[in-house]
Amino acid sequence: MDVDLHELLRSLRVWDPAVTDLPPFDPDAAPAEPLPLFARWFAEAVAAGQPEPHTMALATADAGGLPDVRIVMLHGADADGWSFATHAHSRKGDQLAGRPYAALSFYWPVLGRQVRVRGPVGAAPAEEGRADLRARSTGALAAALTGGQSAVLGSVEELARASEEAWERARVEPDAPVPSWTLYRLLPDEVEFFQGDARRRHVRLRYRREERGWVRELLWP
Ligand SMILES: Cc1cc2nc3c(=O)[nH]c(=O)nc-3n(C[C@H](O)[C@H](O)[C@H](O)COP(=O)(O)O)c2cc1C
Repeated sequence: MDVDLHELLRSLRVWDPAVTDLPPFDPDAAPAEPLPLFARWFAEAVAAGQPEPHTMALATADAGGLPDVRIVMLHGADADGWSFATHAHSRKGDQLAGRPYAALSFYWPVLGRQVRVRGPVGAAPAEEGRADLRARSTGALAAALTGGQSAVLGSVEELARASEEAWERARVEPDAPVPSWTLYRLLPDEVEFFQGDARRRHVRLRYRREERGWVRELLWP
């Protein structure tokens, strides 16, 4: 089937009232720190039926400063930072080892909201990473045990064999260690909240960490 991509793109809208509720956002009433607002917006995205609100784009840079991005799952957000888990020897793991700095972006279209987070990234203590993996599903353990992430794969059969073994091991050994699986924490020095508006007067509120605490500022959309 041939697709006219440009025509298709022109037919699509963002902030379609049929699927999007654009709540008002009063930045003057926003809390002094970004974490409570993130928690509130996250809970509101869940309540509004946003599919997979806990997935986010994770941007890193390689040794030459060139950008890279992929989706990962948010494992937590608290005073220690926004956390996610992956293999230390994946492409992103290598990039984070070389340049321990990243950006995250969440998009919750049912509410017309975007949240961007930037800051330095560090690995959590290994025991915390293990506990985090133990608390997840058998499938998550099987995926971690399959390993090899970001290396070139010879064939889909090779993956099927490794995955079968990993699922079996995850089933019989729910505490199986996965040495390269690492919990990372991004400690933000900037968090931006974007609330879409039907008249395109989008509200952008940025929190910037300074020595004396968080500074809040509005940004032109
Ligand atoms: C919805 C979704 C969730 C994902 N969650 C994770 C995750 O939490 N950790 C992870 O390592 N990869 C996750 N992935 C796979 C990554 O997007 C990516 O393909 C993989 O981590 C390899 O990235 P890299 O080569 O840049 O290291 C997820 C993919 C999708 C589509």
